[in-house]
This record gives sequence, C-alpha cells and structure tokens, in this order.
Amino acid sequence: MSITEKKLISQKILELFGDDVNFEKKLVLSQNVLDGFRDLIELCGDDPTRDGLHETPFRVLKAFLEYTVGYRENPKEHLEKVFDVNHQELVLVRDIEFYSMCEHHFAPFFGVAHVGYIPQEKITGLSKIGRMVEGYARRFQVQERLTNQIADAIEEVLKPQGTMVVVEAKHMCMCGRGIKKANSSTTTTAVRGVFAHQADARIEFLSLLNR
Ligand SMILES: Nc1nc2c(ncn2[C@@H]2O[C@H](COP(=O)(O)OP(=O)(O)OP(=O)(O)O)[C@@H](O)[C@H]2O)c(=O)[nH]1
Ligand SMILES: [Zn+2]
Repeated sequence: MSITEKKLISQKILELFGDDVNFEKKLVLSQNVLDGFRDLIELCGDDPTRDGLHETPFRVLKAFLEYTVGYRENPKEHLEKVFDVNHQELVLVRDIEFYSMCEHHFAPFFGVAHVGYIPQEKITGLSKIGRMVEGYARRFQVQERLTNQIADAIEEVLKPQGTMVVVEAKHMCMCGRGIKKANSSTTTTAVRGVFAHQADARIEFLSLLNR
C-alpha cells in the first residue's frame, strides 16, 4: 500500500475515533482489522486491491461498529425516565424489531421482541423500551441472553409486579450456512415475578400476542 493510501486510511480512522481517549490503541487495532479483512478476502479467493473490494475492509469495520453500538451505552438508562402513574395491569409493547449479531458466526439474527410488564408504581416511556432492546441487540449476542437481558433491565429499573419477554428471530447462521434451514425461526421467552408464578398472567400475555 502506498504512503498516500496509508495516510488516507489513518485520516478515516481519526474521523471514527478522534475523540476517543484510547485513540492510539484503536488506531493500531483498526489497522490490524483492516489487514485481517484484506487477508480474509485473499483467503476466500479474491483480490483485495481490485476496485470493488478496495474500500470494503474499511466499510466492514464501520459496519461492525454500527452492529455493536450497544456496547457503548447502558441500555437500562433509557428506562430511567419513569412516570408515577397508577396502572396495575399489563403493558405490552409488541413487534419491536431488532437486528443483532450471532456471537458464534458473526452472522446476523433478527426479528421482533414482545415486552410486557405489570407495573408496581413506575411506568416508563414506551419508546424507551424499544431503545433498551436496541441497546442489547446491537452487540455480539445469543438470543437467550438478549431475551434475559431485556427482562432483567425492566425488572431492575421499574421493579414491576412481573415481566415477560418473547423474542422471535431468524438466524442467518442457520439459513445461509451450516444446516441451511432457511425457513427455521427461534422463539425464546423470559418470565419474572407474577409471570413466573401465575399461569393466568402468562395466558393473558400470550392471548394478547396471538390476537
Ligand atoms: N442457543 C443458541 N445457539 C445459537 C445462537 N446463535 C447461533 N447458535 C448456535 O451456536 C452453535 C455453534 O455450534 P458449533 O458446533 O460450535 O459451530 P458450527 O460447527 O459452526 O455449528 P453448525 O451451525 O451446526 O454448523 C450452532 O449450533 C448455532 O446454531 C443463539 O442465539 N442461541
Ligand atoms: Zn450463528
């Protein structure tokens, strides 16, 4: 790579991490990552210097920062905007779309989360539940952990009577490679408080979901 190209790449990395206190470390890591992606392209059988692929390693680096933006926030904090409203029945926010990254293959998995809770004293803004889901999804994940983290965040911040989360997702690592089951999808649940102890509460949640 020419000196001009190296300078250009350092400039782009500076734009990404210029404000970061660990800039020097991130510069070295980024350069290593770019070298790694170039090697990967070559290993797969293509030429990393050809026109269409030349800028791909940097694009992939940027895309990965976007897939994992959740590491750079505390998703629970979104829920902390609470209101004291006397509502003692189920609040269900359904079909919250998310896009996550399987930690085993770095392949996407995506779908919807349905998040329900029965408040005690506090409720939160509905959009904040979506923001919290996004914060946990945008990491290297497995679906079960994602499901539990969503439930635990609601429990910890809102201290409700109970929380129930259902996550439905499609895993590209099962569709496009490996076992290649393109139509398969996975459903996971997490229940806390009254949802763990009372079948009626779970039935109400599921019947609303299946309407
Ligand atoms: N439980 C769970 N498993 C997942 C998730 N995402 C991917 N996996 C699984 O992680 C497992 C990794 O298995 P390994 O045998 O180590 O890897 P592999 O040889 O690539 O496996 P195959 O996918 O079967 O080809 C696979 O069975 C995946 O289906 C997830 O969110 N939850
Ligand atoms: Zn996977």
